[in-house]
Amino acid sequence: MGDPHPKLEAHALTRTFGRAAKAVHALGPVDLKIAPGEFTCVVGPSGCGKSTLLRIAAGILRPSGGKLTIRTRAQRPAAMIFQDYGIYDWKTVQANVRFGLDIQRVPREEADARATHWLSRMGLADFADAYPAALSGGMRQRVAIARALAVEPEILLMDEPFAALDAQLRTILQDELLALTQATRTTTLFITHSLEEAIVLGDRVLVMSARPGRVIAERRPPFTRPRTGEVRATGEFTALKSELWQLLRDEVGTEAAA
Ligand SMILES: Nc1ncnc2c1ncn2[C@@H]1O[C@H](COP(=O)(O)OP(=O)(O)OP(=O)(O)O)[C@@H](O)[C@H]1O
Repeated sequence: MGDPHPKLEAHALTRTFGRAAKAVHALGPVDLKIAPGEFTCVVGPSGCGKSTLLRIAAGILRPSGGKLTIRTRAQRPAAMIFQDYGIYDWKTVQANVRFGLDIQRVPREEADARATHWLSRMGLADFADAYPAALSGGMRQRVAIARALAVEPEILLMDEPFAALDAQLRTILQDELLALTQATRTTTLFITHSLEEAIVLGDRVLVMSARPGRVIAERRPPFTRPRTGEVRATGEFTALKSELWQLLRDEVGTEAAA
């Protein structure tokens, strides 16, 4: 039997920035449970608190109220991937991928072996000694993904990881991430502006309201796993996309009117 406990659980989570008259109520209250191995996508209007939620999950930001708990078994932390890749320009590709393992004090030889494994899995074996400046945007994002997965995180937190990429590359990386996460069954919280991305990748798509962001709807894309990017061509995909867009459009409208 699988682990019955949620991997990530948020209860009455809120976050406010600033004080008194200038306070911005950015998030919540949010209640959320993510099961082990589940891929959860979050969509919502701009500024509704999606990144705030992720930063709280990553432990970078404290909540103002409520609680967010991540249940991890070992010293395997949550790994985070950002839109701007978050890789270091002064380290080689290999050293970037090894970075999280170095922090965990994984012995050098093992760390190098794991970095090499993930680089080759992401099609970057030939670029191990290169510096990020020599790479395209898509390759830099692959480095960030390799670095995150090399630590074998129990939870993967992704904040619009493909937003800076062109449409074709974005589709390719979506399909790669889909195959990878289906193979590893890593519990993932994934934030995106793209409904397509959310439907292709997610076991669940959560729709957030305009700020302060709350979860106002939840849909489960009706595709069995393992699935491939071919689901994009189905009628169910199109129907769910327009349903989600309808929900989101109402919220974007609320925001614009406010
Ligand atoms: N450090 C901060 N100080 C003050 N306000 C902040 C801070 N971080 C976020 N905010 C505000 O909180 C709200 C939510 O921001 P957040 O970045 O979480 O939204 P988002 O949904 O991720 O936005 P987007 O989709 O545009 O990336 C916004 O109004 C933002 O201006």
